[in-house]
Amino acid sequence: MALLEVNIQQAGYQINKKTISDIHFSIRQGELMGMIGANGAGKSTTIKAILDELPFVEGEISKAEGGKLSYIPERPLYYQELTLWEHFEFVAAVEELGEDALHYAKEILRQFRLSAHLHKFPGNFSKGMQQKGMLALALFTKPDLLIIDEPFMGLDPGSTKLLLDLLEEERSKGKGILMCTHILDTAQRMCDTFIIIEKGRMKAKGQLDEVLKQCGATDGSLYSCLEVEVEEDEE
Ligand SMILES: Nc1ncnc2c1ncn2[C@@H]1O[C@H](COP(=O)(O)OP(=O)(O)OP(=O)(O)O)[C@@H](O)[C@H]1O
Repeated sequence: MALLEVNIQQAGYQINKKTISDIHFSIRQGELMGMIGANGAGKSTTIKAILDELPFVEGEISKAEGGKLSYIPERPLYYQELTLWEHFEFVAAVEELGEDALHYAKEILRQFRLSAHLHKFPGNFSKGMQQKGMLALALFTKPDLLIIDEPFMGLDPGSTKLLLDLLEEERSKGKGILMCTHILDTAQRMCDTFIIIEKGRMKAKGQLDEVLKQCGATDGSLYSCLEVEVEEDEE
């Protein structure tokens, strides 16, 4: 059964003004889908439509009943007045997660090598540490479906490897993952399926060979699925 079913006819930031259109896909248990597209193609807008954060959506987006979704934004968002650990306590309270969850949180934070920073304010962390903190917070709620916008941004090689391993582990537990990324080599290696967005529309979707075929990419690389746009100089 699909964890997420997306059928967007059109959607955007103003009523009746479409930024994206004709985007249809679903994510099943244990599926890692890469969402690929140039800057401004409409990836984040698609995610906003899924998260019900757009004023205008025509179509239908449905989640599996009882399915828990966790979203990790491209830019980390923290409460200024809370330490990292207080963020975990806050989420645990809001989601009614209980004492066991806080043990699990400590384990994730240890894996991410953030244990020494529990009582510091994440707003002062380095970019990579902030990103890892967000990931740890998202995994902590044990979601069925993870939506991640540019997860590798700012991560050092060790943390990138850790994230790849963690995503693999989550996938093997049957989680569905939708990941937006510009790191195409990694996406190509690890994703089960892809959706290519171009100028607000879905250009291709499916497994790598299907997507490459739909894009007419003959060199076997996702890079050729993206149109290179040259911005004209203003006269
Ligand atoms: N809050 C907003 N209000 C109005 N238009 C927006 C808003 N955010 C994005 N857009 C527009 O929507 C279009 C798609 O942008 P979107 O952020 O979805 O692209 P993206 O594929 O996520 O790009 P990137 O790879 O740069 O993150 C762009 O033309 C952008 O200017």
